[in-house]
Amino acid sequence: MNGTQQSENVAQKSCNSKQVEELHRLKEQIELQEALFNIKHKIVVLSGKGGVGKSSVAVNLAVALSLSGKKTGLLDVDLHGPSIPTLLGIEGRLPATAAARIEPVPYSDTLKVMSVGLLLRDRAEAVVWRGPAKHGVIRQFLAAVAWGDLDYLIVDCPPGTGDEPLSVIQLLEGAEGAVIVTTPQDVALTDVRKSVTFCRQMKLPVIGVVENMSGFVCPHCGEGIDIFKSGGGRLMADEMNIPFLGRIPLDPAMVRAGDEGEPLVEYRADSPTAQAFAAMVATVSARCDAADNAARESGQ
Ligand SMILES: Nc1ncnc2c1ncn2[C@@H]1O[C@H](COP(=O)(O)OP(=O)(O)OP(=O)(O)O)[C@@H](O)[C@H]1O
Repeated sequence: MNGTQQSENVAQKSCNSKQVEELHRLKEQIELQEALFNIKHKIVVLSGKGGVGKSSVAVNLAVALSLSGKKTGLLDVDLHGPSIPTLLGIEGRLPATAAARIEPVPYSDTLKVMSVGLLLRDRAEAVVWRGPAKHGVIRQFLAAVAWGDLDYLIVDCPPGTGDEPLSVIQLLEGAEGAVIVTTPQDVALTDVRKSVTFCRQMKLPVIGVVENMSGFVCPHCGEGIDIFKSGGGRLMADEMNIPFLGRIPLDPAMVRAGDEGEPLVEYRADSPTAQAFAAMVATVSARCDAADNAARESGQ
């Protein structure tokens, strides 16, 4: 074989491998689109800072929607610190697998859950993955989990604007938008501005911002105390021209509810904190209903 034939062969092989790669990419894209086709509204829950109560908001949002009869899925992509199984009291419930599909764990008839925490044998096990591996796992959580028909898929991301939220937003094409959770301190508000900018860069609409741990009512004297200040979330929302979804008070019952796996909106539905959640959920679902109506009117 002469030099020209050799280089033609090399070119042919690299062309074939590029085509194979492209076919593989297309196949993955089609699988993902098929898997997500029957999910009406996909909502991503984000926060700029850790520990602001993002997972608690995601859980109470998902449970409230499911209690209103909506078929709901809750996906925890906090791969390094999955807390959804604990907050729902479903730790140790292994997802079933059938025909290369993973069944999400049912919390109730209307709420299905998937989290890396449900796949770890030992709760103390550390997950050590870099960006590309995380992207692959999140893709599997969306494409290989048998979510079925859902009205809502709520996705709880780790704090910040790193690999996981980036992958989720890239993979969830056409998502309804993001609910951003903050607390009233200036440090949290500075970080939440970054989350809003991140959503704008990723062209993900912001459904609104929730100010969590906002004010505390003393159970003994009934006096309101703004431990972490309050009102900064609304000011920030106004300044950045995004909807404000409401204030959730700092409530010791939230900590107990989380530790005991008994979501407040279900187990203490009459409490002022659960009522504050209910108001937030009503605003989120009204927005999704409006999107449904608009789609119906435009014949989509
Ligand atoms: N409104 C509230 N009042 C009192 N405690 C709360 C409130 N919201 C959340 N918490 C508590 O704060 C702790 C952290 O909450 P959570 O895990 O939801 O935060 P997160 O922002 O998701 O954290 P991470 O950064 O680890 O993902 C939990 O113990 C939870 O019960």
